[in-house]
Amino acid sequence: MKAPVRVAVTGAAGQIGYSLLFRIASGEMLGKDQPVILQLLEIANEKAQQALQGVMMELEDCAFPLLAGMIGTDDPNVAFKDADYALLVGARPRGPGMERADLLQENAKIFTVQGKALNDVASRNVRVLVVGNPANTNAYIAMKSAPDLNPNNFTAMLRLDHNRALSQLAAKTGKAVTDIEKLTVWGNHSPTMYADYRFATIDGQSVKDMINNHEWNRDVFLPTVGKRGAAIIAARGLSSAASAANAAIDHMHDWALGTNGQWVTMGIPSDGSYGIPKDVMFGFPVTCENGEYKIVQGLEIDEFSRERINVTLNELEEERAGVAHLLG
Ligand SMILES: NC(=O)c1ccc[n+]([C@@H]2O[C@H](COP(=O)([O-])OP(=O)(O)OC[C@H]3O[C@@H](n4cnc5c(N)ncnc54)[C@H](O)[C@@H]3O)[C@@H](O)[C@H]2O)c1
Ligand SMILES: O=C(O)C[C@H](O)C(=O)O
Repeated sequence: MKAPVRVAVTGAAGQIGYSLLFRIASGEMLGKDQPVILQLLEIANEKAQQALQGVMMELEDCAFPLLAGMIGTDDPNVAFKDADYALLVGARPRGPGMERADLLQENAKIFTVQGKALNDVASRNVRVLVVGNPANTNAYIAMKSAPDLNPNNFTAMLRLDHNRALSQLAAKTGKAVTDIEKLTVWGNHSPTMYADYRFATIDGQSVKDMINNHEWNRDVFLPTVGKRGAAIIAARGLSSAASAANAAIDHMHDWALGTNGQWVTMGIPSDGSYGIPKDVMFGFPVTCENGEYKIVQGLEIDEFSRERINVTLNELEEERAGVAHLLG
C-alpha cells in the first residue's frame, strides 16, 4: 500500500464540493491504490462549518478504504499544511445574468490569502488546481502570492470546456467521445475561450475535414461551448457542479498519473509558447507524464485562430490589470 497523500479542498461544503469529495475519497482522482487524507476548508461561518461537518459525516459513512484521515477547518494554514494537492474551489459562483468577470474583485482577495497560506505551509511540491471563478486570474493571483513555490504547479481549470467541446464534437460526428484525440481549448475559462478542433482526429482522420463547415464552427460550436456555463445557470438556477467536479477529477488525475501521449487542456502559466506572454494563466494543449505537464509544441496558428487567441488573451490581460493592486 502506498503512503497516504494530503489533498486540500476549499469550499468543501459547496455544490462542487459535494460532487467532488466522494470521488477523491473513492480513488477516482489519484488511483485506486492511493490512500488520501482530506483537509477541508470552509469559511468561518456557523452554517458553513455545520454543513461541512455534515459532509464529513457522510464521508465517514461511506467507509471508503482509501480515506486515511480527514480534517475540517476554517483556517487555510491548517487546511493546506503539508498538502500534496490543493483544489481551490471555494469562491462565490455567478448567478443568472452575471458574467464571470463580475466575480473578479469579490473573489480575488480569497486567492491572495490562500496563495500565501500555501506558500507558508504546503508541501514544497504541492500541485494546485483553481476552480473558483474567474479561475485563470484567481490561479494567477495564487501563484503570485506564493513566491517560494514552483509557479508551474499553479493551474486553472479549462477541463470542463475541453470536455464540453469533446461532447459537442462527438454529437456532431456521431462518434464516441473516446474516439476523439488532439482537441484543445486556448485561453480563458470564459466565453472568449477558443475551442480548437483543427488538429483533432478520429481514427486518424481529421475532424475538421469530417465536419468541413467553418460557419458551424464559428456560429454554433464556439458559442455553444463558450456559453455553456450560462446555459446551465439559466436551466438549473445554479452553476454547473457535477460536471465541474468531474472536470477537476480529470485534470488532477491526468496531471498526477499521465495521459499516455493524449492531449488534454490545462490552464497553466505561459512559458512564452505561441506568443502568449510569460506567466499569463492560459489554456494550452498539454500532455502529462511522471507528474509533469508539457505544452504541445509546433502547432500552426492560422489567421482565424490568432484572432480568437488574441481576444481571449486580451481579456486575461485586462483581468490581470484589474487585480494588480492586490499583488503589491
Ligand atoms: N472553472 C470552472 O470550470 C468552474 C465550473 C463551475 C463552477 N466554477 C466556480 O467554482 C466556484 C464554486 O462553485 P460552487 O457551485 O461549488 O459554489 P457554492 O456557493 O455552492 O460553494 C462555494 C463554497 O465555497 C465556500 N467559500 C467561499 N469562500 C471561501 C473561502 N475563502 N475559503 C473556503 N471556502 C470558501 C462557501 O462557503 C461555499 O460553501 C464558483 O466560483 C464557481 O463559479 C468554476
Ligand atoms: O459559468 C459559470 O459561472 C460556472 C462555470 O464556470 C461553468 O463554466 O459552468
